[in-house]
Formats: sequence, structure tokens, C-alpha cells
Amino acid sequence: MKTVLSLREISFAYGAGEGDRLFAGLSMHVAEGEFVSVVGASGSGKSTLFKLIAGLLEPASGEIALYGDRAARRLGSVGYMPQRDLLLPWRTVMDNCLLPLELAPRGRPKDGAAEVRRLLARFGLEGKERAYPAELSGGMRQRVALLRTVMTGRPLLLLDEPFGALDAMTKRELHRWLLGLWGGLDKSVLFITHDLEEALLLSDRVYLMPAAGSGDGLLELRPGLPRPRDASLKYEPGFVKLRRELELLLDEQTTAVP
Ligand SMILES: Nc1ncnc2c1ncn2[C@@H]1O[C@H](COP(=O)(O)OP(=O)(O)OP(=O)(O)O)[C@@H](O)[C@H]1O
Repeated sequence: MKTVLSLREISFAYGAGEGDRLFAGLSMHVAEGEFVSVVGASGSGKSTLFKLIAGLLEPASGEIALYGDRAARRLGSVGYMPQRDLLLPWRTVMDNCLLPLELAPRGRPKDGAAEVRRLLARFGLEGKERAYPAELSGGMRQRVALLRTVMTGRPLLLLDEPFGALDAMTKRELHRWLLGLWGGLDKSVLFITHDLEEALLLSDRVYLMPAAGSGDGLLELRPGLPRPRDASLKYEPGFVKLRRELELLLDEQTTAVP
């Protein structure tokens, strides 16, 4: 499998002082078609890591390569969905989803609307193309935001806690939906979450962020759960054991502050 994204020995600090270092020596990769999660304590730098990958920030040292190209321009080359849905309230669902095509240098292709319509059905948003964001439920808004990210046409999607603000029931519904949709999307995903169950249920691999400033690397977990998956997987003993393991690892990481 080809490597879509690789990070080698990345370090970063927002400030220039001693003790300002957020992380150092982070290495990771995402292969074509993989779903990879990043979990970690609040403030460990997960969103910062995404901003580095998306090209919104530059690392102090280390290399970030897209498709093996260390010199690749990252800004605009990955589909980035930030924590808040950021749908434009004055635009309909259709016009929000067409936005990436309008911003692309080649402009809005004629068949863009047809593509959005095709995806709306698969995203469970049939009949909503003329609705405005305020008329949708939270779960629907997140699906529109995800659809818009898919419309960037980028093979790698960075999803920063896309379901973090949703209630437990809506979140479960979106997990079921995403597990069904995932195989057919033909995308690689890097996914931030606080929710360990969500990380295990959706991912092929999980990375654990080290505690901020500890200088440790990312810890990698390969749950090895078979696909296709069903949301009921989380009640199986093997899954519960993995979740417990991940919880213990995360506790260790969190308490490892120097
Ligand atoms: N623009 C900025 N300038 C200075 N410090 C920042 C900036 N953005 C984030 N930080 C700090 O960097 C640290 C990591 O923030 P980041 O948002 O990357 O963490 P996170 O792991 O994504 O947290 P959460 O899970 O709470 O979203 C925090 O201490 C935060 O205050």
C-alpha cells in the first residue's frame, strides 16, 4: 500500500522560550485507504499536529511528506475539517458543498451539483439541498461539513473531532452511518477524537499523543479488528479489552508530564 502521509521527527513550539516546546520527535504515517485516529489529552497538541499537516503551520524541525514528496505544498492539498462545522449560514446545503469547487483554481465544474446530489443521498441528506444550516440538526450539519470536505477531492481527509460536540445518540447514529459509508469512499482519513470507543470502532490504527512538553514520541496501537464492522462490535469482549488497554496507556501518557 502506498503511503499518503508521513511525518518524520516533527517538533513544534508556539513560543521561543525554554519549556515552550509542545512536542518533539513525532513520527507517523497514513497508508492509502487507511482510517487512522489520534487520541490524547486535551492540550497535548492534536489540533496543532493537524494544522502542521494541513500546511497552516510549519514544524520547527522534521519532515512532512505527502505521497513521498517532502517538498509537496501542503496548504490546500488535504481536505481539512476543523472542530466546528463552519458551514456558511447564508448558503444552502448545496451551495455550502459546492464551496471547495468554487475555491479551487479550476473553478466550479458544470457537473459539481450532480456530484453533490449523488453524495447527498449517500450521506442521508436527500431532499436537503435547498435547506439552510440553521434548519438542520447537529448530526446533519456534521454530515454536510463532512460531505463538503469530501468535495475538496483530496485523497487525504483530516477530521478534527467531527462528532465531539454531538449528543451520545446522534454520535452513535453517525458511527453506524460512517462504518457503512467508509468502504466506498476511497479516502484515507486521519481522525482526532477524545472518545476511545470511537477511535477503536472506526480505525485501522490508533496513535496516542504524548503529554505536552514530555518530548516522547507517538505510541501506536494496531487493534486488528476485522472489517466490515458493525457498531455492536463494541460489546464484544475483545473490544472491551482493547478499550481498557488504550485507557491505561492514555492514563500513563497523561500522567507522564515532567
Ligand atoms: N495559536 C496559538 N498560540 C499559542 N498557543 C497555542 C495556540 N494554539 C494552541 N496553543 C496551545 O498549544 C497547546 C496545544 O493546543 P491544541 O489545540 O493543539 O491541543 P489539543 O490536543 O488539540 O487540545 P483539545 O483536545 O483540547 O482540542 C495548548 O496548550 C494551547 O493552549
